[in-house]
Amino acid sequence: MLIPHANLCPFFVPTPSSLSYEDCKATADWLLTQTDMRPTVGIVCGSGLGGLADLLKDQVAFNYKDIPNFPQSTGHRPLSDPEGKLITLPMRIFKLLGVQTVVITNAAGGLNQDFKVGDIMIIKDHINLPGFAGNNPLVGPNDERFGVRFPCMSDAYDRDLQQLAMEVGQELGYGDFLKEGVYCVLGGPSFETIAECRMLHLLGVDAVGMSTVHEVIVARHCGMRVFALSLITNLAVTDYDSEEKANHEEVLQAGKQRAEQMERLVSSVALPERS
Ligand SMILES: O=P(O)(O)O[C@H]1O[C@H](CO)[C@@H](O)[C@H]1O
Ligand code: HPA
Repeated sequence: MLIPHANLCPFFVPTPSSLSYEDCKATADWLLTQTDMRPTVGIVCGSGLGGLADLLKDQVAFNYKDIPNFPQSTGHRPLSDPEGKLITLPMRIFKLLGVQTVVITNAAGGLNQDFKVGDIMIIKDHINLPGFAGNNPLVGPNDERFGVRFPCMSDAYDRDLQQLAMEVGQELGYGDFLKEGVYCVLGGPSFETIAECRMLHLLGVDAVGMSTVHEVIVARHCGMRVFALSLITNLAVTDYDSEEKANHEEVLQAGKQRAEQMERLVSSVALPERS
């Protein structure tokens, strides 16, 4: 199953009713009545990377508005918007549909000085910076039917899939632009200041974005394997003499230029029978 992703909306407190097992089960059961397909891989498409959907044969598509309880994808929401609490709901629905592996792609700003625009970074770990201030999608009552109260995150990104992606990437001739690194999520929607970029660089962050991490936490909480890629769409500005200014058009443009290779890598790792 493949969906576009929503962005992180900080400072929400999930309530039992908004993310309840029963709500998720009702949605998953509804989807299962609409198709005979039984997905084992869930793919979340980042900004400018929706073309992944075209790779799928025998598609069955649903409008979000037709799926019971499903959050609408409207991009960034303001910090105070209570609807933001629903961004991770699709992970739990994936789980209840039988999905075992979640693949997440995103666009991100490069902080690693060796990165170039167009590099694809295999995410090996993340920093949930908003989490330091209590913004974690698992805040609130825990339903053990999804997972434990205190899930481990030291193995958040599946190492076998990372290794496979490196090998497949080499075979596909991606050696020059396939990297690995640490992704840091910020709340957005504003891009970072120069001082913030410098701080993130000092912290060992390789790429910065505004998504993915909450989905990863919820996916791992309920026991799915996670593989994630960042497309480096711009280089984060760390120099006060630089004239560069991050903007979303540039992000989408870079996405288009590398989308095909990104899609091929995802399909070779997650859907090998289709590539
Ligand atoms: O949506 P993803 O792919 O993460 O893309 C990134 O690009 C957008 C900013 O241009 C933000 O949404 C940021 O998170
Ligand atoms: N910062 C945050 N999010 C992003 C960036 C960035 O530079 N590029 C793409 N998404």
